[in-house]
Amino acid sequence: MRNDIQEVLYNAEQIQAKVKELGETLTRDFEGRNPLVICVLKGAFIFMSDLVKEIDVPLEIDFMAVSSYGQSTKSSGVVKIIKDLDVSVEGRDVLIVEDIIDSGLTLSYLIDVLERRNAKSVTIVTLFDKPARRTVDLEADYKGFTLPDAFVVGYGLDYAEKYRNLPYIGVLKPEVYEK
Ligand SMILES: O=P(O)(O)OC[C@H]1O[C@H](OP(=O)(O)OP(=O)(O)O)[C@H](O)[C@@H]1O
Ligand code: HPA
Ligand SMILES: [Mg+2]
Repeated sequence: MRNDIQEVLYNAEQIQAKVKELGETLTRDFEGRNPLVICVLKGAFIFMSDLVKEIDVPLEIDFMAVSSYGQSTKSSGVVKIIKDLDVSVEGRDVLIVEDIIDSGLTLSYLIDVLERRNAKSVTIVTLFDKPARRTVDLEADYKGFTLPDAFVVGYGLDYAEKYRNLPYIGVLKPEVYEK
């Protein structure tokens, strides 16, 4: 799999250090609020499991699966809910955990859904941000790393469902998806 990676952007150690830092900040900011922490599947599953271990306040977790990329490196523009939450967000302080914000379509859709369901507050934490590709005006409240305009994989992020298990984040060689 390493042969398909053009360049490693952040290694496992750098990612762990950043996750710890984000956890410390969130611990401070969510003290006494019992947030509902929502993992946006599938991409955010590794970040979610590492992050919640670093947030030292009582919290609850739930999962939502949404998809818009499918087998492509470009968003289809249509965000589909594959699995909805198990619990109500009404009156809750919600923390959305995302792996990456790229076009911003996934999150703008999710924020809209959660606000319509009367969440008390919606806060976003993303590990990776690719601002160059934004098509909607959206900023995370907390972010880890800013990435260049390239298709990346690893640490939960896939191309056609592969590479999620890489412990680092790297740029996928274009010849892998241009074949
Ligand atoms: O800002 P955007 O352009 O919307 O891109 C970001 C979203 O795209 C990816 O999900 P994907 O649809 O690939 O589903 P997956 O998490 O199951 O891979 C990623 O995990 C984010 O959720
Ligand atoms: O660069 C990316 N890689 C993997 N999945 C993604 N979803 C949005 N952008 C990306
Ligand atoms: Mg994907």
